Amino acid sequence: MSTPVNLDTIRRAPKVLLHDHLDGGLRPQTVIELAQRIGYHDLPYTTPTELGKWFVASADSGALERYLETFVHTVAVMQTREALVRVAAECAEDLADDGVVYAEVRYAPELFQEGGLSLDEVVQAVQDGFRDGERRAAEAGNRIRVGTLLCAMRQNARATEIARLAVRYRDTEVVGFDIAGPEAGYPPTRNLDAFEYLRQQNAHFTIHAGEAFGLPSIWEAIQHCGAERLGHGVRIVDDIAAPGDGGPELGRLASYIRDRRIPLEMCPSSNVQTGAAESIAAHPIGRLADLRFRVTLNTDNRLMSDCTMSSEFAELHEAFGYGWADLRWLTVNAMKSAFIGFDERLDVINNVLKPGYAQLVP
Ligand SMILES: O=c1[nH]cnc2c1ncn2[C@@H]1O[C@H](CO)[C@@H](O)[C@H]1O
Ligand SMILES: [Zn+2]
Repeated sequence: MSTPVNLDTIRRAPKVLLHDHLDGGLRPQTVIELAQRIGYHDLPYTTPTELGKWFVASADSGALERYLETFVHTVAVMQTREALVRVAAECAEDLADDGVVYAEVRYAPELFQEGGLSLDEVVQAVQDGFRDGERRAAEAGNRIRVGTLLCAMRQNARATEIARLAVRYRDTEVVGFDIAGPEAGYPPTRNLDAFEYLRQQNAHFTIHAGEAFGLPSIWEAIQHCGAERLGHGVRIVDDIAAPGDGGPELGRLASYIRDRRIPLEMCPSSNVQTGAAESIAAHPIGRLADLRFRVTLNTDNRLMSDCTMSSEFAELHEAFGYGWADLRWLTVNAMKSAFIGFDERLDVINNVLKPGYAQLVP
């Protein structure tokens, strides 16, 4: 008898998460407590339930720019070492509690300097917090490893500085780099120096591309910048013909991405909120998975989407009838695409994922 697929059983399956924003995943209660501590009075609500609902409703805006406005409040309460340590520790605990065994969590250090912290102090605080959270999760019986990606914000001009920061901390679980923020008007090629530097350093990076903007952004990210993975990348469907259209199914860019096994960090709930997809059922993840792109499933912002890795998969189960073999495929895809070493990835696949799914997949 195979195990039924529901939120409870999905939570117990080992999962891997590659695209999750630290400042998009705070517990509502923590936002409130941190705001009280520093005398921040601009929160729209001060009870966790109402505040949580406010984040989701406001992020549900149909446009990336408006969605990003909700980060003003989370960023405002994360300006001290104490706050950063706490938020990172709770992030690791929450992910582990949801059955995530390996995660890459990202944030932009340049946003947390309003209280006078240096970039180095920001990174050290977050790394300390993740180590605390991993320890506390282990004590609760949940094993997790958290790697960090440092983001540069597309609208600022600090990408090379942040890339250097990422390389400086590469031996302390900072495993890569990303650019985030508004996509339209800020093509990834604005930051070519940073990507050139990272390639020279044999360092890893992904780029948010093809979320709010189309194919040119994806093409630049891959062919000019050299991104190893794509954050979202949903618009790659614009280079794929509808079934029955005649002609080649995949255009040259879509073929390249599939042939090279370039991982797509897909975040269905977030995309529905920003208008990048109409609904989960209409989300390109279904088509891209059928075509065997290297699809991975992610949360993006757990606070703004009121989601978890498990709830995201439950949505796919509802919309596409996905079962354990599909969850295993998405999970192994993600682990293959992680920015840690090959032997470490293999170790998780062979010793954590395979035994975990052996019990679930009939
Ligand atoms: O889906 C997204 N697309 C682009 N940028 C994003 C998305 N979600 C969050 N951020 C941005 O990334 C920063 C660092 O974590 C956040 O502060 C937010 O501005
Ligand atoms: Zn994102």
